Amino acid sequence: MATTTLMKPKNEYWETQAVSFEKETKPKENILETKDLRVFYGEKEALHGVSLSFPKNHVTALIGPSGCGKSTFLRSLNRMNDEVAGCRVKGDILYRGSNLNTNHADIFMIRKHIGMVFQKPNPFAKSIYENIAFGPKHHGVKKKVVLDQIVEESLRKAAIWDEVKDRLHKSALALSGGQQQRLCIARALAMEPDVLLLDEPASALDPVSTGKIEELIRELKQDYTVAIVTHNMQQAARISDYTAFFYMGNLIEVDETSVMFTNPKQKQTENYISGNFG
Ligand SMILES: Nc1ncnc2c1ncn2[C@@H]1O[C@H](COP(=O)(O)OP(=O)(O)OP(=O)(O)O)[C@@H](O)[C@H]1O
Repeated sequence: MATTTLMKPKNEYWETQAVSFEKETKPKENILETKDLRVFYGEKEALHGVSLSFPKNHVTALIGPSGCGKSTFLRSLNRMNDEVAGCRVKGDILYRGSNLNTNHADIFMIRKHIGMVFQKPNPFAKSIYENIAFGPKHHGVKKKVVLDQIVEESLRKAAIWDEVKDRLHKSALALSGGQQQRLCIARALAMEPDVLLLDEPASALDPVSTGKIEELIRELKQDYTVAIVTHNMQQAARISDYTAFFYMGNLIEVDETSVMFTNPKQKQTENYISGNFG
């Protein structure tokens, strides 16, 4: 069977990490794509066959009412649902043309390429430095000079370097909630992902911290492809290029964000975005 190299090393940090995945198809511009994705919790089908593409270097927002399946869908994209007892995922998850939803896919590498940040900031009870260096160390990066570089670059990209550069060896738990969340984004960036999955990353934060996260997301898309779950439609409108509306486990509509919020095609979408839902 034809295979393709999942990961093209971007620099010397990862030169030993290339792995092969079964080749299914070769999307031209969509770095990540699902086809007929179905997710079950026990016997209950929570997602009913979702096909959605994530264009490279764009932000795609996933919106919809509580319980519609946004987080379930997002967690499927880097196989995080494997950690949920009783959860099964059917269908294809194509990352750079390779199907991740197979028994032989390397979960460790998937999560390196497709990083995730959760709603509640969850730094490790370690120093700021160790939070960032932890992942690269586990992937075999040993030299201190290289780890120092990764730590600085990641914190700079996450727009928190200036705030923490003088206390890198102090506990991450002493940071504010907004700083902790940017630290968690830096921790994901330290793995040099292609894709960032953000599950309501600002919902636990104050407006100033939320503004910083939104600004950061707009900058990150220059280098990464971003999928973000948000309850906040203004936020989706501010930061995303595409918006996908979910309802009761179905993807109802996806379009450019400017179109979705001004001229949605489906009545359900219109009702949701105009607040006349239920
Ligand atoms: N671990 C689980 N076990 C069983 N059912 C679950 C589990 N997680 C989610 N579900 C169910 O799957 C459906 C989709 O839930 P999900 O959390 O993905 O929705 P959501 O759109 O992200 O909701 P919210 O916006 O409230 O976070 C819901 O009916 C939910 O009850």
